[in-house]
Amino acid sequence: MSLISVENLQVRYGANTVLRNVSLAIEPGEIVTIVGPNGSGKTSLLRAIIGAATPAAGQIALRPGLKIGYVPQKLHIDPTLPITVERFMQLTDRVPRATCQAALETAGVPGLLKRQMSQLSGGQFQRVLLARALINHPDVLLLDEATQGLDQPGSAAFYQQIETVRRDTGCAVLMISHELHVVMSASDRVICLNGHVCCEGAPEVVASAPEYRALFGTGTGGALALYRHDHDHTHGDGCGHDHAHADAHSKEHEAAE
Ligand SMILES: Nc1ncnc2c1ncn2[C@@H]1O[C@H](COP(=O)(O)OP(=O)(O)OP(=O)(O)O)[C@@H](O)[C@H]1O
Repeated sequence: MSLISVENLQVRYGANTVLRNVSLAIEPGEIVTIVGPNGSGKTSLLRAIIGAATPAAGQIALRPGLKIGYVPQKLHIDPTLPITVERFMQLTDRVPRATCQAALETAGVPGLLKRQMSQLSGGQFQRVLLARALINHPDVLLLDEATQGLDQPGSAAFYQQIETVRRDTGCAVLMISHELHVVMSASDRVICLNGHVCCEGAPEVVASAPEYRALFGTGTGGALALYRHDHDHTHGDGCGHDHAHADAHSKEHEAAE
């Protein structure tokens, strides 16, 4: 059984339908990245999976007993509040120090236990959030733009750590990212969301296709092309979204003509 199975999900806020007919499954140990423009429903999808948003239609099935670790975009802590990393990690669950230390080691920041939260760099702070999510040995980690505010090397290092965590713990990862070119190599599969699933694919398979490389190069635009684009859907879907990958589509069409 899949860890997470989403079938024809629809999410609405009042009259505003932000997700429709979204189906996907997350299998044990895989890293899946969701990309999509602002307002395309990425966070709403994660919120529905953790039960914080109610589906208007469709189903979400979690494997019985599934443990989810959630890493938020950012978390504001009053800088005048004195709180150590250890204490912060124990706020919701009074876990032993050794457990905190082990989670920090898995997150790649073993030396931070006694540091003040207010003294951490952005990258260290996000690793602590990652460590906190790892405490209960989750089967799947959900990351909602966990590298927002980090520079590109910081983001790349964070995603490398995610791969290390997956290797060391075997957990699956479902993450949202805007930095397609940074996160691409750390992903087994990419899902492009824009109110619906526009396209999805394994980056390494598509990356080996010479026509894609010739068309899009290897920069951000190239990364955008590293999907299998399914053309069995129309974009006049009434969801009211702009389509960030329209450019890639149109270039693809030009080349085909
Ligand atoms: N609690 C809410 N109530 C009403 N509308 C909401 C709520 N949360 C999100 N929305 C709307 O739903 C749409 C999708 O938002 P969502 O945050 O899921 O998108 P996103 O792809 O994660 O965006 P971003 O990349 O900007 O974080 C947006 O138009 C947003 O304004």
